[in-house]
Amino acid sequence: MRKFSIFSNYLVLFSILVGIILSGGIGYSFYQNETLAIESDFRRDVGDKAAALERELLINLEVLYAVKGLFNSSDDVTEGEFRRLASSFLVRHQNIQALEWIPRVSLDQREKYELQRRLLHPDFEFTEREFQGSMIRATERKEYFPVYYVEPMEGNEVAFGFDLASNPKREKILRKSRDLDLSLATASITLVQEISNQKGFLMFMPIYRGEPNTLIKRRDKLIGFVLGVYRIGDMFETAIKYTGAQGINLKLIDNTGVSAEQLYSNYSSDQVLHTTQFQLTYNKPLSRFGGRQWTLVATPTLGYIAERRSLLPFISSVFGILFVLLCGAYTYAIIRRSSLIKVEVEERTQDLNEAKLELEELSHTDGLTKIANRRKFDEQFEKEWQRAVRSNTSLSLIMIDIDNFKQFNDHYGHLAGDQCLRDVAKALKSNMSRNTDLIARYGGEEFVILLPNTNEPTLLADKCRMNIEKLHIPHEPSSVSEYVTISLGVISVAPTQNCDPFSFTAKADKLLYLAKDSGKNRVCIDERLILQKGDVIDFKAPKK
Ligand SMILES: Nc1nc2c(ncn2[C@@H]2O[C@H](COP(=O)(O)OP(=O)(O)OP(=O)(O)O)[C@@H](O)[C@H]2O)c(=O)[nH]1
Repeated sequence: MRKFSIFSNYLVLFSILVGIILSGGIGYSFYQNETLAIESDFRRDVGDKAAALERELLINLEVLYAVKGLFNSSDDVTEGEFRRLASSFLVRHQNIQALEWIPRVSLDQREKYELQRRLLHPDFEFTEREFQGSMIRATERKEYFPVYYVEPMEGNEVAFGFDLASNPKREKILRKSRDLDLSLATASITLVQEISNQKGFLMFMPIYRGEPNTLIKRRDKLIGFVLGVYRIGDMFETAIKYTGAQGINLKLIDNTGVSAEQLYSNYSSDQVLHTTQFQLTYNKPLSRFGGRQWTLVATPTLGYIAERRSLLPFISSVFGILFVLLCGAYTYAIIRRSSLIKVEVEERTQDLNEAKLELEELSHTDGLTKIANRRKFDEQFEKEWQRAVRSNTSLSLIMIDIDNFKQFNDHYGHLAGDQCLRDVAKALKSNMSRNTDLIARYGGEEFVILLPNTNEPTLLADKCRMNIEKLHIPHEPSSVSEYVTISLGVISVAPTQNCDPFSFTAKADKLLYLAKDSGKNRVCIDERLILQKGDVIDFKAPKK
């Protein structure tokens, strides 16, 4: 029972543990699914921002095409025409810092070009940067690519007249643009004239006479380049300003060269450590632009993640665990209650058994003398009879009756009679030494002693008789003795199947009455005791 209860408790505990682990697992799985959904949302948001940036780049590139159109439509575009067109675009495209016209000028044409610009700008000349960094008059070379028109002039005075062919990097990109008939962008440059010191890039668009379709023709027909100076930061901010998702840290990286270069970032590096989720960092390459490969590196902030997290994983785990605990507690209560009921039932069954035994004992006990009663004797006699038959052993019976008991009652009263019966019963019982022997009150003032497998029942009978007399219970009216005496009939048998137990007790009774008739205070026996098995011998002569 106790073992079962411990096993049940462990089973409940185990089930609770499994339930808690499962609830945690369900919560974790919700969390994982949510993370995947957030990741997918995040990539889509970054994709939107990348598309917006690509769109912004293309819109700004269109400006160069418009300026190119001007030079294609006329062989002699004046500074005024250029400035009018350029300034109208610059008003609408704030991300363009400057628009420039870079003509191709041979050494022979240099003077003519310089003179022409000096009409309006007296100090104009083709310049280049010397080693120390200061601007000097451009040295002689076969071909010049000077900044000839620039809009706005304000802030770009240093660039005005600067020969791009004097800078090897610029010259290289110019030649490549010319040869491929491609708009090409430079690597990032620092726009020193900008307050924010933001980075920018130059975009060159080649302009030819006619429509040359071979490399040689392109080299021959090149007139010059339209140049745009773009502010990367402004362009970036304009592009992503109207995209929905907030809370994403973005970096624009130029991966064109061997080493990556950061062009722009919308956050400072010291704020990133505690606020971002690095494991979700996503690199989104943009379409190639001006021969350059830019990549948008995006990392979500904690705020971005928190906005998209729900309480579902937490709630499902907590409710799951609470549910499991409640079920466990309920099951434990039921098991405990049932075990308590079982204990109670067992206790009550034990009490009932004890009460039953007590009742049985009572139903087999004589109320007055507290020795076995007639019912007990009848049951015991039947059992011992059967046993004697089976084991082929003897069974003896002593029938006892108090002499002249009516007179005792009449003389001393019924209460004294009762006490006499108790004393006699006690004295008779004291003669019994074996557990298998039984003394019972047979009825009224009659007693019976059942002796299984006893050799000398007569000796015991006579001992009983003497012991009662020795009690010296006064019996004045008795005609036999001055004390209470008893008469006894003794009979023995080794019963067989054919023997009749009722005739056996009847004969014992008969022997008792023969003892009475012979003068009382004596034992009557059958002198031929147990001569033959299965034979009950009739009384022949009383004996004192
Ligand atoms: N006090 C008392 N008397 C009882 C009880 N049972 C039977 N008796 C009395 O025992 C007496 C038996 O009387 P009888 O059957 O005439 O026998 P007797 O007087 O003993 O005469 P003999 O048997 O010939 O010696 C009756 O008076 C019963 O009332 C009992 O429980 N208590």
